[in-house]
Amino acid sequence: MGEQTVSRRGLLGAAGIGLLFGAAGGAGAGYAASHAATPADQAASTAAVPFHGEHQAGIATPVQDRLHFCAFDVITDSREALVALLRKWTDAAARMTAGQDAGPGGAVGGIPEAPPDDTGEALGLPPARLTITIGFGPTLFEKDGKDRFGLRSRRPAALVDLPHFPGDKLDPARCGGDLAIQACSDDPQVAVHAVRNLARIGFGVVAVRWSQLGFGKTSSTTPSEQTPRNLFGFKDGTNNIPGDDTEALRQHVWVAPEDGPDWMVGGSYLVARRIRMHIETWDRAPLAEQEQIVGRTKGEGAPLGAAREHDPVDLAKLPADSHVALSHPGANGGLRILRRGYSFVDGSDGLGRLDAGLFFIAYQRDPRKQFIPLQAKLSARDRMMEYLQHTGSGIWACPPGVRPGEFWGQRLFA
Ligand SMILES: C=CC1=C(C)c2cc3[nH]c(cc4nc(cc5[nH]c(cc1n2)c(C)c5CCC(=O)O)C(CCC(=O)O)=C4C)c(C)c3C=C
Ligand SMILES: [Fe+2]
Repeated sequence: MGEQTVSRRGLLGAAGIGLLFGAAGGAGAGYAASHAATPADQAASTAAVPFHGEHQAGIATPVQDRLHFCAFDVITDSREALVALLRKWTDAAARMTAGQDAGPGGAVGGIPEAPPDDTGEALGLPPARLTITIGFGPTLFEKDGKDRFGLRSRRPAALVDLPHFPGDKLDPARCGGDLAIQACSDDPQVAVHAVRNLARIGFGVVAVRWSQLGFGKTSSTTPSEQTPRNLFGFKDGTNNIPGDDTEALRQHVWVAPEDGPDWMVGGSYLVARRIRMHIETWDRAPLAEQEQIVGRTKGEGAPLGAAREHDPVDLAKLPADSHVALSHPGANGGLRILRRGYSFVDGSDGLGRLDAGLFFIAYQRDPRKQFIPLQAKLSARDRMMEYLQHTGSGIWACPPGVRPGEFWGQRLFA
């Protein structure tokens, strides 16, 4: 029955394309007209991204449209139970990213007396480029001075606790987590289904600590595509690390053998920051001032003093306190990070303001040399900070990719 369910999702993939894009006939027609996707685009956005490989998918993978990010606490003291869960999660993730149900019994094919092996809301939906990426937080290695799972000595030196940055207004309920799951897909329902099923499988071993939905990717790792815009209305991701630039990825994103520890080689460090953007205040700032704050033009996304988006940045032509002047590699000894953030709007705050912003995600080889010094500089000097408030935060070590038969983080537990 599992196989039948698999083929049902596979067969419905083609129909799913019609469903996804056919919906444009209603309220979305204006969108469809202005963003007319080619048949190749449509096929690409329903396709499966390989789960197995040297690196975890979801880092250098071209950024999908939607995010469901979830931080978990491990609620057992048993190392065996944790390892058993990682095995189950790896199997389920491999299945779901291929467009299959989370478990072999399927959503409707199992015995009627037992809860189904899948929650069912992705039945009929294609894989939609789902990627599921896992990270291990500092508290998995040691919490309150306790070596909970015999992992203390295996904690990477680079997995530091993030320091306090000026202007941080972090909500503890949106910070940290022993484990993080980043699910990205071109279909929000597919991303939510993935996290929901991992949480269901983890019942009794993990509990959801906090989660974040994201839309409208705010960073592109595919320079050939149109650069997306953030909620300030500016192109975001122009000068990001392209997902196919293997040399830049090697230099700035993947942990190298000389970095160690062994179990992290080929992995990367994930820093997430929930950054509230005071968009109502921003919307009252004059266009010229907005451009001075960012350091790029709003329409074209060109560096100030240049004409086209991808023209080189001339730091001398940018205000010294602009975001780009402060974050450009040329002003930071060549420092680069891979940005993979999403916009969010989590309702309103009761004061007539939207609780909106950027769920900033960055991958890097060593946060001590990349995110931390950069954010220390931005939080102290970036004029954009006047419009921002960091409300959530976390850091996780994302192990390398898995080979068939292995489980996520297997080398950590070896
Ligand atoms: C610590 C790192 C960064 C944080 C936090 C951050 C927040 C943040 N950024 C924008 C909007 C833009 N950022 C842009 C470029 C850019 N940002 C960072 C780093 C952080 N941003 C870097 C390294 C860069 C690249 C700079 C360069 O090489 O020129 C841009 C310009 C377009 C682009 O290149 O992507 C925008 C716009 C917001 C709104 C924000 C917090 C909410
Ligand atoms: Fe930025």
